[in-house]
Amino acid sequence: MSEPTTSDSKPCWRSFDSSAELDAALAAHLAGALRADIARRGAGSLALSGGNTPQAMFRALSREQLPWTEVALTLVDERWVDSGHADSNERLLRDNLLQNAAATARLAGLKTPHPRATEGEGEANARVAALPRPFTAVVLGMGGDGHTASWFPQAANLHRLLDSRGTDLVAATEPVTAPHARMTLTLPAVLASGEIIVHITGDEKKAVLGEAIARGYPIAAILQQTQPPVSIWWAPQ
Ligand SMILES: O=C(O)[C@H](O)[C@@H](O)[C@H](O)[C@H](O)COP(=O)(O)O
Repeated sequence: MSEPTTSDSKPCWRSFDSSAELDAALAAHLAGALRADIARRGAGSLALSGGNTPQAMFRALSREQLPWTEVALTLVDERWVDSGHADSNERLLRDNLLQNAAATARLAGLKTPHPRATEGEGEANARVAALPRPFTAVVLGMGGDGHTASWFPQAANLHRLLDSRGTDLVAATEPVTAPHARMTLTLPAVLASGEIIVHITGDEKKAVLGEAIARGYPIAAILQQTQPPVSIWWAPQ
């Protein structure tokens, strides 16, 4: 594993030889951060992304021994589908993380019973507002188009999602280039965290990340931050 490089203005890179090594290290890192937060303030919280990349890491994290009853989990974003749907990020979290030692953690999902995501904004905001915050950590994924969370380049309300002075913790959005309306944390909600971790694999995503700031991809909103600390955890596919 190469050593991370850091500077005041650039995120720290953590590069691993394999996804298995990355998953084990990230699970251990998050468990350590949760233990420290629980010792400090009696509670820990994580906002986690869906997608394919984090699933094995979730399974590793589920086996970490810590006071999971003091841990609250939520999602960085959710697709507007029922919680049993194959595309549900809540289902993904329940199947992979809320297992083993982590079965007693509390999950505050972003999907409400409302037919439209826009109608669920109030309830989803209230759920996130009730969590122990700042989050212990936020773990972001990234798509090949440079979207992170559900901040899609073509979304009509992208400016609202990325408004650093906005007061909403979550907002509904139509991704345009991907299925399902979404509920997503906003930029200020993601930034209210002890740290932000970008978890990606493969050379293609590494290249996208390299272009992100120059091309104005939504993930640039994270890469340009210095507070909280941002780290990029990467391994080849
Ligand atoms: O769509 C979601 O639910 C996500 O939260 C999204 O932002 C995801 O992290 C990326 O699309 C990467 O997805 P993959 O890991 O499947 O490439």
